[in-house]
Amino acid sequence: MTTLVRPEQAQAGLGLTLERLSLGYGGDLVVREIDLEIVAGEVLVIVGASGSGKSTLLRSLAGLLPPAGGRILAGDAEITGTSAERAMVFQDDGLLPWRDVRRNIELPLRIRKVGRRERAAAARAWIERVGLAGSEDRLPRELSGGMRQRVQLARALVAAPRAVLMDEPFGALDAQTRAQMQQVLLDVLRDTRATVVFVTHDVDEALLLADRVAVLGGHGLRAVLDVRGAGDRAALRDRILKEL
Ligand SMILES: Nc1ncnc2c1ncn2[C@@H]1O[C@H](COP(=O)(O)OP(=O)(O)OP(=O)(O)O)[C@@H](O)[C@H]1O
Repeated sequence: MTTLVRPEQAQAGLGLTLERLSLGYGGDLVVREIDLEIVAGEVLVIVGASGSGKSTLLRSLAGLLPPAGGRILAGDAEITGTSAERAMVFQDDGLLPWRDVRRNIELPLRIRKVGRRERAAAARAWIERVGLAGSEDRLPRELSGGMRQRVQLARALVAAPRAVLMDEPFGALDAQTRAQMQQVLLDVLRDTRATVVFVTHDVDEALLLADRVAVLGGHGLRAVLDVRGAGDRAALRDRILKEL
């Protein structure tokens, strides 16, 4: 298997298909019979009130929560567990505290047994790409929240996943750092062809990042709205707020 690891060597995005998907915990359904086609290479942002099931849906896309009904396809294959093709980014960073920036970013490649030189070259490229040059030898506790999210982003993308699942990754950041990170993400996504599913509470963040916005609520999808094609952003924003 060839591992494509440089920022410019992105793999084609993964289409994700939700078919009559029901999700829940111990018999209580959070979402019921959702149908949704997430197009390869798009940025789909999921918004919804607290408790509407955004994280639950993302966990099922990651393969961490089996459906209570229906199924999810990744390409043509049903999702039955986690896969390196689908990388997850959380709000809490989950970095290994005893490993420096470079070694945290190299981790997915080490797991895949990519050779030392190739790992180092890929990590270097990503450290540069997310604006962490000069901080590669620092430990997570020596970084700001925004820097830790940069490390997470690089770590998620270094092994060229075909889908990236992001659960409120900037939710804990102050407004200025959050705006910076949104820009970093937009810049990085320009070079990748990965499909992105991004969960947020923030409608403005959704409108900035999304190709489409899916509004979750009432155990289902209230609306799926095209952002890129929409002429009137203010009207779209009002529509989303009304659906929430
Ligand atoms: N591990 C779990 N066990 C039982 N119930 C859970 C579990 N995780 C979530 N739930 C319940 O499922 C529902 C949806 O939770 P989920 O975290 O997916 O919502 P959310 O839209 O992501 O919320 P928030 O915006 O507050 O993060 C909630 O009622 C929650 O209490």
